[in-house]
Amino acid sequence: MTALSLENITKSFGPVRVLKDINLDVTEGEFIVFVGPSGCGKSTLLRVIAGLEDATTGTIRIGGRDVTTTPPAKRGIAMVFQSYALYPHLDVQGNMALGLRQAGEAKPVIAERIEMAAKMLSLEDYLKRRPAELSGGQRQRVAIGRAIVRKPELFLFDEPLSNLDAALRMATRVEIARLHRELGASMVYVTHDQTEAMTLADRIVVLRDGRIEQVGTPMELYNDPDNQFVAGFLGAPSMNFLPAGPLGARGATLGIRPEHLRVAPDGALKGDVSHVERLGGDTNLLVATETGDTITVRLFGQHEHRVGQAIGLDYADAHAFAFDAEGRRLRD
Ligand SMILES: Nc1ncnc2c1ncn2[C@@H]1O[C@H](COP(=O)(O)OP(=O)(O)OP(=O)(O)O)[C@@H](O)[C@H]1O
Repeated sequence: MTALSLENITKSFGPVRVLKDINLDVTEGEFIVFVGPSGCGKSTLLRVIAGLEDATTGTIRIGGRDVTTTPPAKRGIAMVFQSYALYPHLDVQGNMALGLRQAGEAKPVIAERIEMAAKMLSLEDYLKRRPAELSGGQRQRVAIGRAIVRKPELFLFDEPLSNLDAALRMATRVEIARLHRELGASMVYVTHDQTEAMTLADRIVVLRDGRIEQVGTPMELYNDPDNQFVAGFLGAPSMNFLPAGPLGARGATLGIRPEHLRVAPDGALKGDVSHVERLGGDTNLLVATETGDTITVRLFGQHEHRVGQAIGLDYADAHAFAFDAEGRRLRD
């Protein structure tokens, strides 16, 4: 069944169109991630789904029900924000219970759901603490717990990990993936972090300037992008783009991912190493080419390359992407 369906959604703030003809179906149990550059409309789209903003035109269905004009509390959603949005005067238990109390749930039901959520999120020892007595990661777990206890049809996450440091981000990311597996719930998640998008999503929706550029599994988008924007957006370091003509390649632009270049003295590309990044497991080289471009090369393991060293690079044709002058992918 379709958990969420967006049909021809547009959203304008005054004269500014922020969302342009968005169409998307989310299957039950699916984890969908919206990514795109700052200002592309990710948060606005999530807020339109939640009912915190009205769509200017279009239809929103959740679990088959038209909720386009339904208030947020009646949409069957629970939202987790970057800012946690916890009540400071309530303890963890009180924060998790509040929505259920307001919905008139019976006390034993509330207690049972809090126990389940606290167990899933390892919060059992913190139920009597107030938000100020918790770490950032624990606060975010409470915010997630508050969403879980409501048993929503659809979870909405707006950059929930942005306030956490790198180690905690990773740990919480793994937690969210586990929760998704255990709950089997439908989730829509906004982030500008492509690692989160790649690791959490069943399908990624890449947005740009209020439009959907491409929808697909992480590996579909990575291996088979429809255009130069998607190709450049996913992958770190990002794909190299070079003028195709001088290399005798097809189209206007040649795209090669850094990990698909190999050092070869008589390779098609020649230049000088301009910078070396030794990451331990990988080595990144920046190479200034004879044609004035800079290419990033990602080598597995540790290498002895030096700045200033002349270098040749090669790639397999199967790993070369061709784009036309408008950035559209040219497929064979
Ligand atoms: N209430 C508002 N009134 C006017 N313009 C708004 C409003 N909310 C958002 N916008 C504009 O809509 C566009 C999309 O904003 P949105 O917050 O959805 O982007 P985003 O992709 O989530 O960006 P970020 O990654 O920076 O959070 C931006 O240009 C923003 O300035």
